[in-house]
Amino acid sequence: MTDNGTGTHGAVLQDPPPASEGLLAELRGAGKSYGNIRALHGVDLKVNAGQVTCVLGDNGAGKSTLIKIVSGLHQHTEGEFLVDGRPVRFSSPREALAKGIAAVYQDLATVPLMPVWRNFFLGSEMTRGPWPVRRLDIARMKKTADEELRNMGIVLDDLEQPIGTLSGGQRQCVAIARAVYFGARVLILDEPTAALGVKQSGVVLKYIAAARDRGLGVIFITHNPHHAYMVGDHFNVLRLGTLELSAPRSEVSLEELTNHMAGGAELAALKHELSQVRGVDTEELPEESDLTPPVAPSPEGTP
Ligand SMILES: Nc1ncnc2c1ncn2[C@@H]1O[C@H](COP(=O)(O)OP(=O)(O)OP(=O)(O)O)[C@@H](O)[C@H]1O
Repeated sequence: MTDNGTGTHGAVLQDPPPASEGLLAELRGAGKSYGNIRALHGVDLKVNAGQVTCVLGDNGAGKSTLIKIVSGLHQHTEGEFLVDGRPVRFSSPREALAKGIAAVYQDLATVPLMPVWRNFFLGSEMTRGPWPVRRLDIARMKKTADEELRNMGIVLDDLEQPIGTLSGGQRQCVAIARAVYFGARVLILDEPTAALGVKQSGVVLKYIAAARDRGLGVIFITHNPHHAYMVGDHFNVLRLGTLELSAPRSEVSLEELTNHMAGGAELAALKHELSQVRGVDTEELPEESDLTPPVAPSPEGTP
C-alpha cells in the first residue's frame, strides 16, 4: 500500500503513519461561526481506529460544517481539534490528507468516461522510467487497482469500463478503496447512501464495515438512523449546531436514535397546529407517545 510510485500532485502519503491504535482524532468543545452565524458550537467528538462514528442531523444541523473542519476545508473558531493527541489547524484538505484524514463526498471527483483503474489513480498516477522519458506505468496501476479493490471485497468485471457506467454504490466503494490505498486512517463519508436505493445502500454499508475492520476510523455522516445503526459504534446527533445526543451503541437503541432524528417534540407541536387547520387529517400523523424516546435503552442496542 505504500509503494505508490510517483504522485504527481504530492497529496499522497508517501510514508503513511503506522496503523494507529485507539484515538485518532478528537474535537473538544469545537465550533465554527461564519461571521455572525454560529453554525457549530461546543461539539465533542472522538474518532477511534476500527470504529464507525456516526454524525446524524437534519438539514442545517451543522454536519457539513463539522466535516469541513475535520477535512481541512474550514478552520474551527472555538474549541480544539486534535489529531494523534496534538492540536491542529489545517489550512487545506491536503494538510488533512497528509495526517491521514480523507473525505469521500457524494459528488465524487471522478472523470466518468475514464476507466475505473485510471480514476483510482487520478491525480496520483504511477510512473516509470527516469525523467525526461518518464511515462505512466499503466500495467502497475491496473494490477494495483485490481488488488486493492479485491482487498476491500470489491470485484468488478472489468477495470477498463468507464467509471461512469458503474452504479452510484459501486463508485462510492471505489472511492473508499482509493482513500484506503492512499493512506487514509480517518475516512469521512458524507451521506454516502443518500442517493442510493436499498440494495446499493447495503453494498456501501458493507464497505464501510470493511474499512472499519481494516482499522480505519470512519466518520459516517447521514440523515438515516437505520443506515447509521447498521454499522455505527458511536452516535452523535446534531441539532442547530450543537450535539443533542452523543452515545455509544450500548447506550442507545435504534428507536431512540430514530426519535431524536424525527424531532419528537417538534412533530407533536406541528400535529397540534395542523389539527387547527380544516382538511388536514392529523390521525395519519404519529402519536406523541410514539415519538417520545423510551426510558430504558434496549440491551446492548442490538439492531
Ligand atoms: N459559508 C457559510 N456562510 C454562512 N452560513 C453558513 C455557511 N455554511 C453554512 N452556514 C450555516 O450554518 C448552519 C449549518 O449548516 P451546515 O451546512 O453545516 O448544515 P448541514 O447539517 O450540513 O445541512 P445539510 O444537510 O442541509 O447540508 C446553517 O444554518 C447554514 O445556513
